[in-house]
Amino acid sequence: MTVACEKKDGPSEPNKFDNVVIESQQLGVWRLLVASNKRMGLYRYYEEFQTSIPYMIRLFSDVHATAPRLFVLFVLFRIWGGFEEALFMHMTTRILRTIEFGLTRNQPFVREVLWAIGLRVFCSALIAYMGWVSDKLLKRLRSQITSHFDLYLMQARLRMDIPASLNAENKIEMSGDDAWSAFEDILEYCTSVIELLSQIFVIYSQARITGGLGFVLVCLMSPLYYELTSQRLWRKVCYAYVNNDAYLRIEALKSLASGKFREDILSNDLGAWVMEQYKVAREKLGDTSDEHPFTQFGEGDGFNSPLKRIMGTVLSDLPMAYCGFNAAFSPSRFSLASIAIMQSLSSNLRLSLESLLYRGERFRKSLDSIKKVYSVSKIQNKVDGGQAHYPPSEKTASQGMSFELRNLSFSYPGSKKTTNALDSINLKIPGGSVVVLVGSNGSGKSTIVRILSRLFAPTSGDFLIDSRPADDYDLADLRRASTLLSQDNSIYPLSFAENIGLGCLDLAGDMDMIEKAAEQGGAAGFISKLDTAYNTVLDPGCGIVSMNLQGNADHPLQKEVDKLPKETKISGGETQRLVAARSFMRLNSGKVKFIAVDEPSSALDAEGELQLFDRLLEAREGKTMVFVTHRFGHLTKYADMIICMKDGKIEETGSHDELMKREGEYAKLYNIQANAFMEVGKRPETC
Ligand SMILES: Nc1ncnc2c1ncn2[C@@H]1O[C@H](COP(=O)(O)OP(=O)(O)OP(=O)(O)O)[C@@H](O)[C@H]1O
Repeated sequence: MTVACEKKDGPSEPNKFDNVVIESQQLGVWRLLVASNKRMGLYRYYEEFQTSIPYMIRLFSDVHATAPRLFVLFVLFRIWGGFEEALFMHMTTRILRTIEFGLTRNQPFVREVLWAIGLRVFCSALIAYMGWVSDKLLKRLRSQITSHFDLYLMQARLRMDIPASLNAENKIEMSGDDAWSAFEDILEYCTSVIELLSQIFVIYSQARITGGLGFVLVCLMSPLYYELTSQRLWRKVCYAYVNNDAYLRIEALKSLASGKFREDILSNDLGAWVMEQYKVAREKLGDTSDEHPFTQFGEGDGFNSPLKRIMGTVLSDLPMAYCGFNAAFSPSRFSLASIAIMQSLSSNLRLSLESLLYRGERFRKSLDSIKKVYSVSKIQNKVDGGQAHYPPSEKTASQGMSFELRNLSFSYPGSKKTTNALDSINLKIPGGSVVVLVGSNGSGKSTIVRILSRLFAPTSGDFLIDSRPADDYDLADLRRASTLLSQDNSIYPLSFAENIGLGCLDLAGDMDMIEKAAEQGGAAGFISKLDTAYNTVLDPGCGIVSMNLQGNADHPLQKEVDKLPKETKISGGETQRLVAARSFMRLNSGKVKFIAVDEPSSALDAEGELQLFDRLLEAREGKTMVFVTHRFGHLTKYADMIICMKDGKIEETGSHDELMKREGEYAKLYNIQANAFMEVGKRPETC
């Protein structure tokens, strides 16, 4: 069955999948779906190639700029590689002809044969040596090129802001290896072209008197026929799934007899029932094959008919038949050696053509991956930064960052919700104030914090920092002047010392500052109990790979493996303490003017949470603080302003007393928490 690929509505932009058709077939218990490209006209190939030329030039000049000498040598070796097969063919032919010459004259010809064999052996040795050098060059060039492109892609990832990264189209899935593979595939394709042309030249020169161009064409027919008619699964995008109910039931019943279900089945005495059901399902399945679908499809088989196979095999005998006919009609032009030579040349040529066609496919894919690699530099960020420095020179050390949100709305890029995450927010946060954001789940608290931290830009409305549009400020300056401590912060795969030190790059190596920050974050206690203390890396990621070691627990090599650094486990609360220590490191730098604290204490014990908030509040001098929390009882005492959110809007603002008097949303949330600690029966009624 064949179905055309779905097309989107709207103006038809050229889409690389326009050309795709999906074919499906049943293979035993499997349903296999294969996507194939409709055969493209030569002009489409040419067009595709033409649009890729600038990218290829860029790739080659980048590789050249990264390692100029290695690049030139590597390219020269690849060009040489293209002639190797033709050279071999020539040498082999020479030996056969020399032997034939001697045999027909019936004279000793040791010298000539030795000379021909010597030349051939020398060529083999030379080619082997060149191959060895080429492999060495390849390893060195590969490591330089992959690291160059890994760095390039890493820069692109780090440059991308959060909203841009939410766009699925901006997902960077490539690595430096892809760029290297593209470069290698292009070169290999060129090598294959040289290889084929040089072999055609050798065949043509050998076959001038015994068939010439006709023989070359006959040699090419079989591989061309295979290429045009066969379906090779490994080149295609495909997937298969089991759609046979009997087989699915058999698998389910088999799983009941093992693993996690066994205990249940035994205790409920269901063994006999499982066996009986299994037999029924097995009978239903009959002899339907459950072999792997890709094996069933088979190389060059699948959608093809047996006739095509027979044709392909017969065509591969054509060169032999061609020689035979020619010899029959004009025996003087042929000899046994010529026929043997032609047969061997034809199979070599066939292999080369097959390799060219295979590499052609990879060549096309590599053009696509180069385009992808280079297009990452075109990804547009959504949060713009300006030129103005922050903090402005007139701002004193004791002034925190102030904010103003005017009729500000925001919805997340790609969000399926019909309502905004923030809707028409009007809010002024004076510099140096302590603000507590409360509200039910999904009311928009974290989103406000993300806007204030410039992780996202508003969809509409105005956002001012220190009375100036936020876009005016240099983004790096704003990031240095603010810190966000949230439950989403994670521990980097680095040492604990670095994890804390990176809160302030300028002081990252200062152990006294790191220990102080660990103390403030409440992490010093558990770090000191680890034998590697601040040098601990949670997961050293040794990436152990082994062979035949599994299940050999007493093997001496296993003992060596046991000596390697192991993963350290810490609790959720300890993770939050470490992350908090990083924020204190940042606060201690003296440059921070705004702290956003978004539920960083969900896993902390009550004492740990109290300590964290107290220490943060101790550092409030010269900073604006915005806390998002569901457990706000302790914080509201210190809050200059409490903002209560509901459904993306500000429901009410004020001090604790004001809001309690209003008996609105805030009072309701507060009373729910307060009541939890009162004896049943003494609880006041909540609104
Ligand atoms: N990355 C995102 N992409 C799309 N929608 C999001 C994203 N993050 C949050 N939202 C949606 O935006 C709205 C506000 O979410 P936000 O995280 O700001 O709420 P919150 O008040 O902090 O909630 P909670 O108390 O559960 O942390 C919610 O409806 C949420 O589903």
